[in-house]
Amino acid sequence: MGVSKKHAKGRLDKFYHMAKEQGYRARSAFKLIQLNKKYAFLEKAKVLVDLCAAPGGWLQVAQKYMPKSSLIIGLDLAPIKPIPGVITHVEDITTSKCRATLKGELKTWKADVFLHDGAPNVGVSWIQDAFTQNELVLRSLQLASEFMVPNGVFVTKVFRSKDYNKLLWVFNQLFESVEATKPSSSRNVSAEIFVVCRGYKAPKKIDPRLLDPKFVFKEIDDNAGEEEDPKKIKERQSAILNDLFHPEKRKRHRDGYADGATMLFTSTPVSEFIRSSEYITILAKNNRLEFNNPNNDPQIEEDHKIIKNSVHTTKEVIADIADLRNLGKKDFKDLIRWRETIRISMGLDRSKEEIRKQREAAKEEQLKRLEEEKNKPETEETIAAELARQQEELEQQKKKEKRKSRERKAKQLLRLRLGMETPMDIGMEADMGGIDGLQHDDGFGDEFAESGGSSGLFKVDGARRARQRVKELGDDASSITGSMLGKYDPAAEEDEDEDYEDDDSDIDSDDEIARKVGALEGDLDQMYESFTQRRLEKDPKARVKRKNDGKEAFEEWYGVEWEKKMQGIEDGATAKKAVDDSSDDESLNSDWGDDSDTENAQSSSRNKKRKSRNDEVFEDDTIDEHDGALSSAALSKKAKVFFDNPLFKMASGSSGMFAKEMGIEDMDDDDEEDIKKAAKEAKSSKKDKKDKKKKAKKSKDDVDILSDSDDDKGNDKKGFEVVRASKADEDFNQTKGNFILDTAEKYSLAQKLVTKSGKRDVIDDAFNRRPTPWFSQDENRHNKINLPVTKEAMDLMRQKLRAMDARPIKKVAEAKFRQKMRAQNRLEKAKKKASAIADDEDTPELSKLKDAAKVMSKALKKKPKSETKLVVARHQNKGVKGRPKGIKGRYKMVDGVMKKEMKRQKGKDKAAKKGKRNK
Ligand SMILES: C[S@@+](CC[C@H](N)C(=O)[O-])C[C@H]1O[C@@H](n2cnc3c(N)ncnc32)[C@H](O)[C@@H]1O
Repeated sequence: MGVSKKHAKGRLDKFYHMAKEQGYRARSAFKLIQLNKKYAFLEKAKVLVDLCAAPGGWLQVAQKYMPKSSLIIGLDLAPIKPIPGVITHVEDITTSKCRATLKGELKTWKADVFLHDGAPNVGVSWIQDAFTQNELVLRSLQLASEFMVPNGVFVTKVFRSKDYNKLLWVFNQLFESVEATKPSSSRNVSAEIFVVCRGYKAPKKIDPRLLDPKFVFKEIDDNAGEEEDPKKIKERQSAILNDLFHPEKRKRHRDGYADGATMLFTSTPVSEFIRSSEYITILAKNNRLEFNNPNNDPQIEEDHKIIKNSVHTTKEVIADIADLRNLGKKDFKDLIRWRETIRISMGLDRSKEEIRKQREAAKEEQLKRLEEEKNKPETEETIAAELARQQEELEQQKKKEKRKSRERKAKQLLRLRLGMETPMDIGMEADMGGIDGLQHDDGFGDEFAESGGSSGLFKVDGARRARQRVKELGDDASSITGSMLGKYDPAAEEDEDEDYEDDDSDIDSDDEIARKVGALEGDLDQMYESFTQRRLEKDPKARVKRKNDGKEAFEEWYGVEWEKKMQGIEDGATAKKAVDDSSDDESLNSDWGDDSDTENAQSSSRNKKRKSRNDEVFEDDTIDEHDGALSSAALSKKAKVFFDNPLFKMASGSSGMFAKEMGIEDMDDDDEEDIKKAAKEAKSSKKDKKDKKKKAKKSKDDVDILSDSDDDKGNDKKGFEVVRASKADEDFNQTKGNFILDTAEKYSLAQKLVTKSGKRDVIDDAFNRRPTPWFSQDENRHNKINLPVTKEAMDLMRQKLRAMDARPIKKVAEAKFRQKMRAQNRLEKAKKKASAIADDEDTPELSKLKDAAKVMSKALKKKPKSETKLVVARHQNKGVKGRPKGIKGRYKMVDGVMKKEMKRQKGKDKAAKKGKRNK
């Protein structure tokens, strides 16, 4: 089957060794042995046909267990090495040529047993891939039904999938008894199962539809027009996508393959891809799109003409649709764009120009109407109509906003779930300033958040809004769960369609089209990212590399010493933080790292957990108020470590204070007084929350948390409402005593923080500005330095390698040396003997010479190799490991067949030699 040893997982198992020991060509031989043990069909059979028989394991078993002089025929696409007493042919079992060959071999006979262990040769050739496993089963059944005796036995391998039951149904029509079984030699991870059909009914006429894959798999599939359960469709579609984006998981479908999702060749007409709203699924599910028209549908014919003749259908597009499995993300995007353009040219969608014209016409009409209405005398009716119209407009506006916010939420939730974003990141992104969001959880409190500084280091508005948003998302989670996968969820899609219908005008706008394409691209990005993330998580090398990268990056920033200190700080963090952290990590890992079969079942419970976790994280405002530390749940780990730095606690109090500590006064005493005053005011204001909130709202636009900008001075001091500033003061006072600029890092960081631009740089550097993961991956893969290599250097290296190749390997050299030594020893001994003969005075000279020459020639002669004894693995030698009893010298374990073959070969060699001599 062309599977390399290196990649054949678990190939070297018990059955592999047993097969080797017993001289079977494939471990699969034991599957037939075990099946035969259970059903005993081989001993009684006289004629057997094995379809898809290469390399011949089953044929060997059949030859061994069937009575002598039985007729055994093996057919396969691949040639089968000869087996005594077995006829083999290279044939494709799906062709009529194969049928003719079989007929020619059987003549008037019919087979007692038909075996089929076929599996499509994945990736060998498209034509071979074209027949799915279950189609192969039907083809073999077709041959069996023609060439099998009544009451015959048909044994076949089947992959459990949705077609499995349909196949069983067909078997039951033709056989008395149908039993499915999985021999222990069949790996558990494999979805294969063996069906033993006994008692062939041999009907006089078989309805051809019963053996027609198109009919069997389609007709029953459609359940006579009954609609399939949408849940099932959804499951199947997610399985397909899963398979597309998780090739590493494909082998784990223990309960059977999702149909069409595995290894087999599938194609769809291009027209369907263009017209269908499930075009993403089509891209995911198929190996290629074709300009074929299996049912000669005139509509498809017409579509294909238009598509082929379109200028947009470039060579690249043709190449892309011919091999979808090899496309990258960009190619998929290009295909989606191509689809959009083709749809417009086919009049299925409207072009931008058309939409613009239509909108302009509508506007003009509206203006006209307004003009007319203006000129009309105002009556009560006209006023009422105008009011109604305005009301309607308002409602439409609301709907539009609602829909947009829903989409935004869904996108964010999706990003959250993919682990691409921590809840904090939403705040960061939403409000540009990443740190803006952090301070809210850093003990500055709600009041301050309410006041919402417009700019500066510790703007809190982002965090508040982010939290609010995620809270909303959490509330809506249940409704969004489905819509997140809406593209693959027909039910959800319907809902969405309804929404779109509501506000037709919006959909038709340019923005809407851009939004649709953008959303698709976004989804593709996300799918790709989650795919690469999972692949990285699976790849142990990448994991180690990532770990090291992370560490390196950290050390680059803070130095190793700093890391140790941070570790200490982290260790001392509150238990609550630890719990939050671990739960966050867990969510990331478990969400995307778990590839168990129960994944689907677990995912829903995980979603629930996640939702409740999100709620917990963002509803509990008070979590970190006590210790003033950043909320670990809300921060990414890196950011957490960064902001846990005591320097930042200082800075969060006031950069001015920090400067003071450094001896660089940047804030005058009055300012400090003002802050204290404001802090007192804020404390007292805590008593009356309502009042305070009102104040906060009033000063919302004026407040800047730190007086680090010149604008602050001119601002209304009330605008500070700096309740948390006083808390920051306290924090500062608490940390002040402990704070020493004792490392170069702290010192340089402190220096940076006293200038505006330096501070901005620190903040900027805290963001993760890495390009997208796929970009860096591509960079790493392709951006390699090309060192100059001269031709001379290459030639030199080649020569060196050749010289090295020419040298004998160590073992051979050693063996040769040993041989030489032995020959030398023999010669020495012979010389001694010869000299002893020469010294003998009693012997005449001539005999002495003769004897000495004899001794010398004997020494120079090569010793004949001791012959290898062949030991047949039979009787007491069966299954023996190591040297069998009573065997000395060189030996080789063989089975009876091999021994006979070798003897025959020897005979042939001898005869050939003789023939040569006689000539
Ligand atoms: C699992 S192997 C069979 C192993 C065999 N039973 C043995 O014990 O050695 C599956 C075989 O199916 C063959 N095959 C796949 N499609 C075929 C086709 N259309 N016609 C003939 N053989 C096919 C492959 O060439 C492959 O050798």
